[in-house]
Amino acid sequence: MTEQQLREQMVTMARSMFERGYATGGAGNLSLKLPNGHFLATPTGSSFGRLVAEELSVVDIDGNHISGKKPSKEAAFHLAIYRNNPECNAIVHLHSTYLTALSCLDGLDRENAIKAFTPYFVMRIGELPVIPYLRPGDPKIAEELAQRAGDYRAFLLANHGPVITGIDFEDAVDNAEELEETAKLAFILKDSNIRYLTDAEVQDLKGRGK
Ligand SMILES: O=C(O)[C@@H](O)C(=O)COP(=O)(O)O
Ligand SMILES: [Zn+2]
Repeated sequence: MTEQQLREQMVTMARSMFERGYATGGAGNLSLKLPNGHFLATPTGSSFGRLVAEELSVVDIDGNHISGKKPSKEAAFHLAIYRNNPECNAIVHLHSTYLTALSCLDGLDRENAIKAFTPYFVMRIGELPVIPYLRPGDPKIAEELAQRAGDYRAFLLANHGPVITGIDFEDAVDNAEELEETAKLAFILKDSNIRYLTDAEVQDLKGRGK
């Protein structure tokens, strides 16, 4: 895809996420890798419902602002993931309702906040490690994510929300939607006797891809 097509894809899919309630107000941020090696990111403070293709921010891998509006205050953590995971070409950060609710629970398993109970969660995400609470924009979020970026497709920032990666922007958005729905199911099922997938069932799924 050309840079212009990628800009339009980000605007269109962000608006769709906004209209379906995955993002509200100015919360969340998005990025993707451009063909020239720079990164397209949402401007700080922008609403997913009102992005403008020409105004999107462009940064280089070192975080230098190349063009467009001032980039997201989380651009550094997006770049830390790209630096440490060559398969990642797009990132979605949301404050979506169920994942953010999950991120506020005490006593989460730091290695994996959602124990698998459906195949598609395993196929698209696998595990969801928890990053200890840091204030939004804290450069230490980038350090924490850099250490785990090569091993996981998504992360849960404690008391904040999810960070989801993809091989392209569509993939990252699909992964984000799947993860949010899985968190919703986890809350719906919280008082039920869940049959979790066995370790053997999880391993079998991991070998098969999406
Ligand atoms: O939670 C925050 O403040 C940020 O992580 C966020 O979601 C929005 O920040 P900007 O991307 O700078 O608008
Ligand atoms: Zn945030």
